[in-house]
Amino acid sequence: LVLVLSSRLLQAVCINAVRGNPDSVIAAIDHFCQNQEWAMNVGDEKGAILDSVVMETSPSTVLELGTYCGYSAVRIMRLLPPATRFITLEMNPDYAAVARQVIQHAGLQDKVCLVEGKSADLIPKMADMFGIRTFDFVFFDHWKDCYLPDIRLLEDCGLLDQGSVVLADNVLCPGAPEYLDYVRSSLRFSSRFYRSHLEYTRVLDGLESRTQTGPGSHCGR
Ligand SMILES: O=C(NC/C=C/[C@H]1OC[C@H](O)[C@@H]1O)c1cc([N+](=O)[O-])cc(O)c1O
Ligand SMILES: [Mg+2]
Repeated sequence: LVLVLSSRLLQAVCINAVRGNPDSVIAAIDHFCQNQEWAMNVGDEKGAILDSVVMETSPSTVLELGTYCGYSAVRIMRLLPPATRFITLEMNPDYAAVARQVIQHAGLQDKVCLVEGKSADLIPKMADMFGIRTFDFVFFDHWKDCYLPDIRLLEDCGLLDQGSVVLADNVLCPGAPEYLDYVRSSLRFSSRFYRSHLEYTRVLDGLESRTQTGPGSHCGR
């Protein structure tokens, strides 16, 4: 049976991870990507930074753009209480199908709402579909040229408010230069760069967090 990479990653989780144990799912994926085949999960090094920002923010509402195989969804939701609202968007149905099984293997299926579709289409529907007014924490890990339009869309929809944290993966590699310029340019936000490496490699990469200091854009006009 010829398997695509995401299916081989899922197979490694089913074989090596303990059902209901999120840490073993994370370890199984990292081991697979370090020793068998590279895949674009945020990985263990940047994952530890993601963990620290999530714990520091202790968000009640979380949005993730770019589920891929569910690795960061498992990382984020293993740290947060069941009452947390977590929504993750994935436009590729094959990745979404793998992610659902990875998240289920971790025992987190009741805490994760995975929605298939394009972020540009779904972000304006967040309030209506989920009754969510603002997101306390947003993780960007989808198409890099969508980072800038999508953070603008989140602001225009009033989904970010004072204290909201937006954390973006891959700001150096593959890179999101226009996004970096934007988040580092405005006085209404404080931004911070976390130097790291591209997952499972020694290539330089990093995460950029942006915290809204002033009131939400919809009422700060
Ligand atoms: O494109 C990347 N991620 C975006 C994934 C994009 C989309 O591919 C199809 C699916 O809809 C998924 O959401 C990426 C690429 C590399 N890379 O080294 O090429 C490393 C990373 O951490 C990445 O997140
Ligand atoms: Mg990434």
